[in-house]
Amino acid sequence: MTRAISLRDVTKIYPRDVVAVNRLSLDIAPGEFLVLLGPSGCGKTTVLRMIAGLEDITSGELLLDGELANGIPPGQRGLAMVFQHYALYPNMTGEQNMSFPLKIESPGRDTTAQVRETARLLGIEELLDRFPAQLSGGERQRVAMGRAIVRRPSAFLLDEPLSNLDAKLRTRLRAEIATLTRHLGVTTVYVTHDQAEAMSLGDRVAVLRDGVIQQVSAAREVYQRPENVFVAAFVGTPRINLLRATVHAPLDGRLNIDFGTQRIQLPQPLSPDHQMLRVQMGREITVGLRSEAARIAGPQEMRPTEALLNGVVQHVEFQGHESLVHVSTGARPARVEGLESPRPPTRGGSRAARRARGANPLRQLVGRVLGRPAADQEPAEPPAEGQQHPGQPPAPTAAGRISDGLVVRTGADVHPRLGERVPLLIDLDQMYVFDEDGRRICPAPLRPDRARP
Ligand SMILES: Nc1ncnc2c1ncn2[C@@H]1O[C@H](COP(=O)(O)OP(=O)(O)OP(=O)(O)O)[C@@H](O)[C@H]1O
Repeated sequence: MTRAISLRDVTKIYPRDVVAVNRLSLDIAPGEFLVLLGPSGCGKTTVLRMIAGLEDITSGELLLDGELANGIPPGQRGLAMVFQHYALYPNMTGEQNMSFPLKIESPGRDTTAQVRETARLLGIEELLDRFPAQLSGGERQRVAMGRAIVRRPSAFLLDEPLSNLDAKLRTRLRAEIATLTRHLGVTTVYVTHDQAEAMSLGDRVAVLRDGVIQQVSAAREVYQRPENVFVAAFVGTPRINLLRATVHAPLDGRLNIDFGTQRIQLPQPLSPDHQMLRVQMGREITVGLRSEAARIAGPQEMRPTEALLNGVVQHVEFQGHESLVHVSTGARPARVEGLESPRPPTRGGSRAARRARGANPLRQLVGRVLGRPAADQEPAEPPAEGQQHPGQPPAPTAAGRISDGLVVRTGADVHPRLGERVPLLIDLDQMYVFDEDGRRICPAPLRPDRARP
């Protein structure tokens, strides 16, 4: 059995007026794999706990298969939740841990066959006799999954189940989870703050910010058609380049986008999307360029849909199969609020905030080298990624990159020198423009016929 889960206008307010979830509406179809994605503290776990019945809903409705479920006790919802921490009973073997929920349901029942069948499905038969202390992290999480699915729940609620595992194991286990839940055909809600994980897992991804849904779409759509600047910035590695600019539309000249020190002219006749920019004339906009939207090449190679900028090579990240070249263009980077939680910490704050507060020797070292305060001494409002304090060297980005300009993806065979001035060809078909409120205006919204391949 699998079920539909709907949230209608759901709000959760914790004590001290912490609004964790704000008028959230979401319909999850039976058998769907939906990922809840967002920065730390945006309310993902709260949504999951409200679905599970572990947290009261302040206002709004939760429907399970169309039936109002706000008041149904957790044990009667037929849902299984798997947490980041494995939460296995240390004094029970794998088999005993897995059979525990069945024994609670019907004491005295012989659970051997059901547990063995579930273990076979997960490939963990040989772990059944071991105690949690005799299992690796990945094995423990498999047993925890086994315990969740042994009852054949009608939906899985997974709260960052892989975040305690190393990168390699995470990749393998997430493929296993995707295969397993599809095989079982069970509705799955999967919480993560890892956008790469979200992109690779879900049928659909719901992006959350400060308790408010920003976009719910297929992963590809979230990447290619971000509805606002927050989604554009949160999804994608390396992070999208966001530059502040203004639109100029002289009566006797061509529409152009002014980055302060450089301009790009838009090709004539204007495309329907670029025509939309006329209404922004004189206003500040944010231009979004993913690293694949620009290439290092001279004007002689320019295609009709490209425009020319130039800049100075600041830094090159060699990645084996490609390089990421950081090019300073003189444009001002745009700041995006809330990429990491700006909320005042309560309950010890969010997990990432708690992690960040712990002394991190690497960040402290970076801080010392760059003459900036270490993470645990940072001011309350650190500059956003790509932003720089005046007169200071480029700030390290969340991924540890150093950049105040455009990050451009190149083939590994391109070897620009540090300090070299290079021409950049900007693919205008891959250029996003966001208005002052951060809404995407270009490519124009609601034009699915123009989706990129
Ligand atoms: N029991 C609680 N009492 C008060 N505030 C809470 C409680 N639980 C969560 N919060 C607050 O609600 C907000 C959302 O928390 P939640 O744990 O849902 O976020 P999250 O997106 O899952 O974060 P993380 O990825 O760090 O776990 C945060 O500001 C958090 O501090």
